[in-house]
Amino acid sequence: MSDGMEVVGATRVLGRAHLSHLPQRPPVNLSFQDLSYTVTNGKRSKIILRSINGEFRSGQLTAILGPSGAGKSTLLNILAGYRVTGASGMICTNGEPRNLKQFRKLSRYIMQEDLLQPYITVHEAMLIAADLKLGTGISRQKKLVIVEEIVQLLRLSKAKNTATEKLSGGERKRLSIALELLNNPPVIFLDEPTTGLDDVASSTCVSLLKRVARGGRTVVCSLHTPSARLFAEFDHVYVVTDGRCAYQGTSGGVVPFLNELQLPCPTTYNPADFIIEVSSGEYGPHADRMVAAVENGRCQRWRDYAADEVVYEDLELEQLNAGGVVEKHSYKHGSTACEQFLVLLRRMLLQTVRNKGYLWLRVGLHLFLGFIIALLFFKMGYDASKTIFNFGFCYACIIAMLYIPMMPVLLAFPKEVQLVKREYFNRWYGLKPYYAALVVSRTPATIFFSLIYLCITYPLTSQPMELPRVAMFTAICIMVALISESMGTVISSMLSVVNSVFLGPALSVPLMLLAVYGIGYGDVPPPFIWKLARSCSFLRYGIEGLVAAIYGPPRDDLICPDHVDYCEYKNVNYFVKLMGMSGVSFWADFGVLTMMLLAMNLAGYYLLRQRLSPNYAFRAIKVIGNFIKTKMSGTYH
Ligand SMILES: Nc1ncnc2c1ncn2[C@@H]1O[C@H](COP(=O)(O)OP(=O)(O)OP(=O)(O)O)[C@@H](O)[C@H]1O
Repeated sequence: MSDGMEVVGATRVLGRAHLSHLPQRPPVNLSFQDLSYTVTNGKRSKIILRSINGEFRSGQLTAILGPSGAGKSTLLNILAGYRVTGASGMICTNGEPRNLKQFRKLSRYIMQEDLLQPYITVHEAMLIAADLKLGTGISRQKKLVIVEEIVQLLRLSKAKNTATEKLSGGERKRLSIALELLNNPPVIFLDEPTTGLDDVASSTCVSLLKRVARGGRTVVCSLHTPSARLFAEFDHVYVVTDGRCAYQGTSGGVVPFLNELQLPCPTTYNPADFIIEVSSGEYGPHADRMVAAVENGRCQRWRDYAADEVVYEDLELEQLNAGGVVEKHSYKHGSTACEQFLVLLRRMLLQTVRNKGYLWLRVGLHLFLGFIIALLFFKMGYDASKTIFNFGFCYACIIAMLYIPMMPVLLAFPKEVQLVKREYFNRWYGLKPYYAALVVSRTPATIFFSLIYLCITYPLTSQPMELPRVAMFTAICIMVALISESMGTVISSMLSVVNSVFLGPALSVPLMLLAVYGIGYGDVPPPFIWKLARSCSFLRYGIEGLVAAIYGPPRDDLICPDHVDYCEYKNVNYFVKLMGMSGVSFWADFGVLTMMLLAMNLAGYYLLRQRLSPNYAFRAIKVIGNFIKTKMSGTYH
């Protein structure tokens, strides 16, 4: 069938839960037996889940309920594969032991915080996600139809052209769900999707989730205290108390279940509130009886009590269980690494250009700093009585190129990491294309802003106006700026904003000191250890490169003003020798800076990868870090 015909066909089914143009996925039933989870902090360990059992079926909307701290989010995290260490027991998909790697490809996890890419509209966000998830194998026209289907299903049509940061809480939540629906995942986990929404928005959200589930998906969400109306919408309710299952069955089965335990729910009371209150011990120690009555989740007696009839639109479950359809189904990334790189680059550049306030701020900052530095070192470039001050100008340029590009990264990247975490976990793209796009997208802006600064300072401080020298000076400044930006990424890829903003400037101080260590002692080399330490500072190569650019041979003597009797540093070779830089070569410094830029980017990529999926060494470091933190704070977290 041609795309055009499919478009016409699709418009007829708009609004139905069945998303006609999406890749069809076989349904997946999820069950777990004797699931336990223990966290260890130092010598102490805490059991959070205690041998619980349960089954969440395809086509049904499941709610995990329970008092605060009961273990709902933990259960969701483990089932989604977001948390693995410390969990034991059996998790099965369609009756077979779960293959976590495979399961991650077919499930999506919508976390409590609605982290959305800023500066793009709902429609753009959907199209970008479609390009990433569906690839170029599907035509643009068909992607537009798919996006339209989902936008209508989640009632986002009115907000289609609204920027994501201006959406209401409910719209943000619905957009988070819409983005994950794009490649039709068979299993969807949602952590408290109604938190922060009013009654009407919560009810809309839950009925939409029910429609999504009816399309043959397994939808599981954790909830706090749903209203009675909301509670009745759920096909399946799973109550957790103190890490155990206190009820598993339909929402309609809650009252009869409690009646059987001689715990009648008052007629005016919301059954959801009542079962949570009873299980949390507000009416006496009944939790153990409830857990025993449902055999900690093994009992299926209440499963179909007054249940809605669920119609599966896709494959029959018997077919799935018999044929291993789920395993054979292809869940690869929809797009190639190159396509992902291009889409992500487009998204990042769009966001950079749209963030006008920040762009103007950066322009203003570079202009301000440029003029301040230009005034401080005004016309000192050829003045033989001010050669030392001109060296100070080179140092000021290096410091400006260190701090200005690094600080915004330290502030913004930790938040970006949270966003990447969600998108990466939900398999939107690979980390290599992401990181490559990040580096490439940032480079033009960094070069542009460095040029603004240099266009002001270089001529006003009367540096030599010879093209090769101008090019060399500019190249070194840009290299230092790019390395500083990458250093910001390295630091903030593993840390929170507060820690990044502390560590970045703190680490810069030794780098700045090492850059000028030994200067003034002529060609006498510093002790080996200091020479080695100095060679670790990219600022050292930066300053050497700038000196080589403006004072490198052949350069005539500087001009000694008439009112000055004697200019010691009139001869630049003598000055360069005194600075201990007589042997420096621009190309050697530029080469080292290039290597350092590469190394810094590789380090940033490696650390980000470890942040998103840590290897054993990094997990061990995290455990040790937590242990030290616990010991230092003297409390148990
Ligand atoms: N890494 C951890 N270290 C120590 N305790 C933890 C850790 N993770 C979870 N817990 C504890 O496990 C219990 C269950 O946490 P969880 O977040 O699953 O509860 P919840 O039912 O989702 O609660 P809420 O409804 O308040 O979000 C809580 O008491 C929490 O303090």
